[in-house]
Amino acid sequence: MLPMLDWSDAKKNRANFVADLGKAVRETGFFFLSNTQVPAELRSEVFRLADVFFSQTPDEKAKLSILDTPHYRGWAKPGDESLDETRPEVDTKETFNIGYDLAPDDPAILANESFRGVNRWPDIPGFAETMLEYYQACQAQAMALLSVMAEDLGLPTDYFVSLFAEPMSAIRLLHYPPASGAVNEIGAGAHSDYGAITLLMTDGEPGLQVRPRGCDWIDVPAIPHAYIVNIGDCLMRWTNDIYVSTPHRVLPPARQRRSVAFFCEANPDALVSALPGTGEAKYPPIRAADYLSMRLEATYAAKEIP
Ligand SMILES: O=C(O)CCC(=O)C(=O)O
Ligand SMILES: [Fe+2]
Repeated sequence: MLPMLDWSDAKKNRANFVADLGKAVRETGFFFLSNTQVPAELRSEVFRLADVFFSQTPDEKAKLSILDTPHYRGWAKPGDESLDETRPEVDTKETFNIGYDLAPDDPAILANESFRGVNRWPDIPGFAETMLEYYQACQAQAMALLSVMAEDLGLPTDYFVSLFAEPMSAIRLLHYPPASGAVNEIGAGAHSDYGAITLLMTDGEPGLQVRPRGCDWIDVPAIPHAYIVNIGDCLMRWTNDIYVSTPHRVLPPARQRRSVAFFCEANPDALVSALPGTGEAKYPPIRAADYLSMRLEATYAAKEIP
């Protein structure tokens, strides 16, 4: 069972909360978080609109194909992405990605900066507004968690604030069809996340498994209203491996399954180098955008379909 943390303790019982979170991110890299600051109505509206999007025809969805843009925004059909680059299985999931929102004439877009692009929106009433509200709410929750982590690491509480002020964070809506029984089928291949912190909500349908160090795969139960939070590889590197990112995967579900991931990522030009107090650096410094590009390019590289 993954550690269970209650966000209301972050104010009420700060010292214990910092200690419990510090232990969870060092040992498991995954934990449940209940009573978050993300409103329940907003979460249900995100799921409702995701269903509306995914229920469109493939032709309609393909108008927003993620493969048409260099900024990782839009729809990825089953097979476009492979989260486990080492295996022949092709992921059965379809996804829709939304990034940091900028106007088309933003100077960063005009300068062709990496990860700076416009979001691509389906013609569904309320979709863009709701997703952008959800983006802000998750970013704020993730920043609040990063301030707890800063405290845990002996850094100033606001250490990460400027480093995540114009983030590369993304919302990813996911839809898994029911298992077809075919060989070489996986919902989402084994992987660890690429960024700093992931906030995941699921619809309760089983399938997610994690493999903490030294353990076999374990099923992650759905706890109503609790987020599943995990550390990504970039934060693991940044903490000089003090925090751990943990492999996870999604088995083909018995019934269709929906989930929504929010990947909290640093600013493109944030320098990821061993944080003060974490000992001799194990990795050379790298720009957060270069690290993320390297990981995403491998994910979208075409696989030979077996
Ligand atoms: O759908 C899930 O429960 C997990 C998805 C996931 O791990 C990912 O998108 O990185
Ligand atoms: Fe993941």
